[in-house]
Amino acid sequence: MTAAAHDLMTVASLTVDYRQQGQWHSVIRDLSLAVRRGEILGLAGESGCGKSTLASVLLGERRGERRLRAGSVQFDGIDLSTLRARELRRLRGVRLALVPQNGGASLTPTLRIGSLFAETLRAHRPHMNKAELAAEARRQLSQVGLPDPTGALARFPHQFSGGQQQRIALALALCRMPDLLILDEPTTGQDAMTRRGIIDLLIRLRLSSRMSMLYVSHDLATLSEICDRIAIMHAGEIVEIGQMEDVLLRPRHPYTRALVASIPRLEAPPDPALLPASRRTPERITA
Ligand SMILES: Nc1ncnc2c1ncn2[C@@H]1O[C@H](COP(=O)(O)OP(=O)(O)OP(=O)(O)O)[C@@H](O)[C@H]1O
Ligand code: NI
Repeated sequence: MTAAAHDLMTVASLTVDYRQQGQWHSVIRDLSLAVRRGEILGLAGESGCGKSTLASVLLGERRGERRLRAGSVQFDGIDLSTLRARELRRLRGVRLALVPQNGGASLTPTLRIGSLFAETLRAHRPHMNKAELAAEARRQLSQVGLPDPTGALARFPHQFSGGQQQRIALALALCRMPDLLILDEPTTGQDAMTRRGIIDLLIRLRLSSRMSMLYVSHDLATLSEICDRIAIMHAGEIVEIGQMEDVLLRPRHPYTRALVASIPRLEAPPDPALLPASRRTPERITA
């Protein structure tokens, strides 16, 4: 297969600047990357290295304070910069979806959850009547572990916690069944059991639908559970990319080595000298 047949999204030599106080600063520099069809690609890197900026640019979002200084972003052979706003909206509504880092903020505050789903689902399941739309919305909400999905449909976004809003945003993105789903820190702020549920759901979806995903996180432990390949980003550049196991076992770049070394190893017993006195095993006193 040619590269184009393998790759759903291709980023070539991308440089992105933000304007601050009248000056342009590059936050992404000469970055190249491809998301292959059917894979989950992880994107890891420290806070501020440019992950969310890249996610937003991949979605074709245009902002006044930002410019693409060089390079290109292609989705399935289409250069996003050549699309009109309406064509981009259509692509985003159907084939390309993002669950933003602050997912709650992406939910229209004046619409009840039921209306948000009806609006999204109507474009994809035009034959569904009202009752069927509500049933599908409930199914999607329970998939992401939201309690009381029926009651949830009548509520507004602000009546949910941040973590719940994030899961509603995820459910809305999933019901479109996009070809490429970009997830920006989808499990940050979720408790351990909910996090597990979301990861299992994404793994199942990938197996059943061949949906491609770009999973952005600074948590290497989570990425190692779900990703086929991983890209390590540092100061606006990709410093390493490869199969998950290869990068974890044989990190080549010094930054990747430091990142891998920082994964907590639960199986290793903690050094007793480092534990607070209350958790140290008391010395056995023999009479
Ligand atoms: N609207 C903006 N205007 C100016 N600079 C910005 C803007 N948005 C982001 N930046 C800068 O761009 C850089 C990358 O930010 P970005 O949000 O992409 O990082 P990130 O890797 O997603 O971080 P985190 O892990 O904390 O979410 C940061 O230095 C940030 O200060
Ligand atoms: Ni971010």
